[in-house]
Amino acid sequence: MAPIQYIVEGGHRLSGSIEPAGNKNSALPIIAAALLTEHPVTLENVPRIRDTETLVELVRSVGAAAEWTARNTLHIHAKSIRAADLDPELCVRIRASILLAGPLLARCGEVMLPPPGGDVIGRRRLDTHVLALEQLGAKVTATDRLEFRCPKLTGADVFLDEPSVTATENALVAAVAADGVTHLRNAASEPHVQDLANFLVALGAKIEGIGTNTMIVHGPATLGETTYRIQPDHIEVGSLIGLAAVTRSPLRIVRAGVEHLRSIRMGFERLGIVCRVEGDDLIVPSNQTLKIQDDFGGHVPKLEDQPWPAFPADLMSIAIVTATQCEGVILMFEKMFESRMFFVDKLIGMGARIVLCDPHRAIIAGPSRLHGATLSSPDIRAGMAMLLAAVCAEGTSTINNADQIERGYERIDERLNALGAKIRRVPERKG
Ligand SMILES: CC(=O)N[C@H]1[C@@H](OP(=O)(O)OP(=O)(O)OC[C@H]2O[C@@H](n3ccc(=O)[nH]c3=O)[C@H](O)[C@@H]2O)O[C@H](CO)[C@@H](O)[C@@H]1O
Ligand SMILES: C=C(OP(=O)(O)O)C(=O)O
Repeated sequence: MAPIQYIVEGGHRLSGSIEPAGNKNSALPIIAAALLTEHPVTLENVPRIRDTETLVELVRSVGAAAEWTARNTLHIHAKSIRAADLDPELCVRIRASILLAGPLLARCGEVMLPPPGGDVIGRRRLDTHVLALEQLGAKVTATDRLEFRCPKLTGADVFLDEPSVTATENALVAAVAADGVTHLRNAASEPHVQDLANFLVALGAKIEGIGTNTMIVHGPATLGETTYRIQPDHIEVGSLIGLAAVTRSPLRIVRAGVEHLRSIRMGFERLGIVCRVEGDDLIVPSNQTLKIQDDFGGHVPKLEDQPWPAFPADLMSIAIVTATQCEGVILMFEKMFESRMFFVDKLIGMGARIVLCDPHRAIIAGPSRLHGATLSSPDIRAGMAMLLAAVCAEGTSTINNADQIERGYERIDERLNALGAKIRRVPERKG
């Protein structure tokens, strides 16, 4: 498939309503967890993006039937599955291939996983996955692939060495099938972890403490069939708040899932962007002060990411671009990934005033007028951040490697064009 390029004419005001897609990082573990039951599962509001399409191919490769019955509705029936050798080429395309470990181990007693892929945003350890599944009884061998074997998973008191999102998800799925009670401590509690837990409950699992850092799972569950709707993507909502702010546009984000937006709204408020809630819609008015809020005493403020419920790592790139359009100085501290901030050199090339202090910290002084440039998307979120920069810049920008953006955002060109953006999606031209 030819790589995709976006040609963006900047400087247009946007307006209107937009609905966020279903949460990519919910859909992925839920599609994988559908392998846990031999009964049919229907998933609604599944984002139709490259990552979900790839995982669907992997799910089919182990013998499950998986069919899109509408654009965003996926029917999966894992009546009988086999722990096939998974295709390394498919596994390396997505981080989420690691999410097959829990369900396949539970259903087949073994799984051989080639290395997962995903965004190249720093070192991405798998140690927490191994630690958790070992405590539930698995024997793990690591060669050029990870091999998990366990004829019978057994409940345990598991303390994760860090609240890893996907490791919590693997452990949760395995615990549902395990014999006895599992305590999952220092667990991640992101909205997508909650979504997975609620899906498992809909299947028949018994899980206490959903949304907290200790979940108690009473296994083994007798699982049935279910129809489940994936929750809205809070990271996409945050990206849209940034988009509205940098283009000074009024946007209504409908069915935004407002109960999960508290820390995100607080982060944007630090940049002088205040949103309003109406029912489950989030309104971003156009008359924002865009004035960075100093700490008490006039000290330079800081926006940092942390595990949920704090400001999410996946919104740091968006927040950085947004801050370039705000008045004042702020320190952005990306604690989790050490390569996520390197894209700021492209923003500097567009006219932004940013000092990259080290791989984790950048100081942004705004506002600055951005001008169009040729860019290349290194990962989903930096790519989306570049799209925001291009939409608010003077002149035309070209974003190469836009496939990366499309790993996470469904039909983003069409959906932003419907609001008044001018994005042309074309096959990438070399040179
Ligand atoms: C498919 C999927 O769901 N991907 C998400 C998932 O990836 P993933 O599950 O791979 O990310 P993890 O939660 O395991 O950890 C992310 C990174 O943060 C570090 N870390 C983690 C916890 C902590 O308290 N301190 C710390 O420094 C880890 O060492 C790792 O380098 O969660 C990440 C963190 O929200 C998101 O960026 C990814 O979009
Ligand atoms: C880092 C991300 O995804 P993945 O973990 O799938 O690479 C992301 O969604 O920003």
